[in-house]
Amino acid sequence: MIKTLLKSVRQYKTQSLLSPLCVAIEVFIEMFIPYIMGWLIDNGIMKANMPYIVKTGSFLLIMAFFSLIMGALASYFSSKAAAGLAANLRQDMFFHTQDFSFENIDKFSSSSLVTRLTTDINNVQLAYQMVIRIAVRAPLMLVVSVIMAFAVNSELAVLFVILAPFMAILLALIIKSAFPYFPKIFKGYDRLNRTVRENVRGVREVKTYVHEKEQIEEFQKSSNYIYKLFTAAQKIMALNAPVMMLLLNGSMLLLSWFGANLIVNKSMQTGQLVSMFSYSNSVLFSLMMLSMIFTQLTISQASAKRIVEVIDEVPTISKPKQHPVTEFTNGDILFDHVNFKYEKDSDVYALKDINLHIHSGETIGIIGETGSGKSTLVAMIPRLYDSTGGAVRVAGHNVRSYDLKTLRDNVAMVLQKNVLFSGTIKDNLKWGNENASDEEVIAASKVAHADDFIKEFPDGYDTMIEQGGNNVSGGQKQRITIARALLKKPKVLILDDSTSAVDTKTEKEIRLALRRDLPKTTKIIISQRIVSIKDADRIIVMNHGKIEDIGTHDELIKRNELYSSINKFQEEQGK
Ligand SMILES: Nc1ncnc2c1ncn2[C@@H]1O[C@H](COP(=O)(O)OP(=O)(O)OP(=O)(O)O)[C@@H](O)[C@H]1O
Repeated sequence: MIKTLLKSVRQYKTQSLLSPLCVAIEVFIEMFIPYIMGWLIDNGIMKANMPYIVKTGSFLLIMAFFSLIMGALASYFSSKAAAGLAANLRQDMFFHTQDFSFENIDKFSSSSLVTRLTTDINNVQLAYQMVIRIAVRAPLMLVVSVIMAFAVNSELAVLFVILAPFMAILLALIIKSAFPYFPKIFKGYDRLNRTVRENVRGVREVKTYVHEKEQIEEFQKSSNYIYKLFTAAQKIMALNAPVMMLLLNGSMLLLSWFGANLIVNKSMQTGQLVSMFSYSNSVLFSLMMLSMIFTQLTISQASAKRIVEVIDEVPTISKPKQHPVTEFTNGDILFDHVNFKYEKDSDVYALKDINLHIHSGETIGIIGETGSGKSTLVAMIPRLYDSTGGAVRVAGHNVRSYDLKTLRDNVAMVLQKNVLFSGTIKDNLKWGNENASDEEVIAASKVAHADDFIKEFPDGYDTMIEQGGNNVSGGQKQRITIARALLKKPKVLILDDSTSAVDTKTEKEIRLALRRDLPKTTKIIISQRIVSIKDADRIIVMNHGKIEDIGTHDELIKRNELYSSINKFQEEQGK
């Protein structure tokens, strides 16, 4: 895990090394100060030796100044290195998720990915800053102050050595009992994120269904869950400070008692006892710092694990390692005994033994009940998912042998749930082809019957799209996404229920325009409405993951019970 995280340090290696170096110098100087202070008291103040006081005092001032500079430098280097590591991690994670297949994304869920990219990375940033500064400072300070204490008076210094292991054991016990809470807390964050995201995205549904109360309850549930777990963990963690203070104040008391005896017996001088108090404080501080580090590291360990899970996730779909096919000659598609299941370990197949040949330039309609596998079938073509059995071939090549960009540039898919991004309408359309000229953008919009309504907006093609496309209607959004797909000039165009919000007249015009303007493009249209597909060259009837029938509208009406019953029902409903 640590190895994976450290790979992201990259250009911040120098700062990551300079920070502990400055800390080490700072600690050594700092730890010499009480020792020299002892000399100042015993040889200067006690003997009223003014020149000695001035000389040693000036030396102490210079030391304190250097220690201060080293401390400031360490702080600067550590924060720069930690912020840099966080930026690199964020970038590595984000770039890696861009290679994720739908299967990878299904595994993590988008809200969990957001928590990992934000909260988890912040935790690791904090932990790294601690590791390269305080985690060096604390143990070094502990060791050096114990050594210096032995140099001052070994009899008294033994006290430090006896008490330290007790504290270490107590600390370990406290942290061990708090640790199990943290992975649960982060799962809670995922849930909270999901609730907030769904609420914001689905604000219209929430209002329409008057679901505000339920949403508030769901939010409170998630929020309280985190609160309870945090409180439980903090209750345990809070024991750290009092337990340590008790032990260390006890040791101060013992130090005073034994120190006073040694002074009375003339085995130690007053200045030396003052130094010992100082070292005892340093031991106290370093142990407190250690407990703080352990707390933060405990929290961050859970976060680091979640980050590494994403970075180490192997994309299930990647381009072929050797000689990928970079030419896409035509839209001929062959499904050869294709099987597919979403869960590798389950027995439930979303597609069962699909055999199908679609000729280049053909228009294919797909109909079937909800969940019959229509979307899954077409998702195999641009490799949104890879089949779990059999093969899908396009233009004679297995889809797995294509360079992914070539494949997806030539297979345009307008999804059921389409999203527009922040920016102008033109920016969104140019997702299809960033080099498209204004004329090409307008031509594609005309085919998708989007040009008319776009021109009616005061800013036309420069109209800003608000979050996800909330300021355009459902049907307008669908037409923009169709135009976006057309700009790719694809050899295969898949419309997955993507005209459901468009009125039937406009939809028919779009279909006619597609036929007229893209004669060579293979067009696959999934729809719940028979009117949307009845003039297709062939229609596929899907049923429970299987192709039940293929034929023209007239053929299917005559021979397919499911098709004719859907047709009859829709005619009665006037759809
Ligand atoms: N990401 C997924 N993870 C797990 N199962 C899924 C996933 N997507 C779809 N399924 C399941 O696979 C089956 C086929 O789904 P698919 O979306 O292909 O059906 P569909 O015919 O397109 O339905 P609809 O008309 O409602 O869009 C369904 O049982 C569905 O529950």
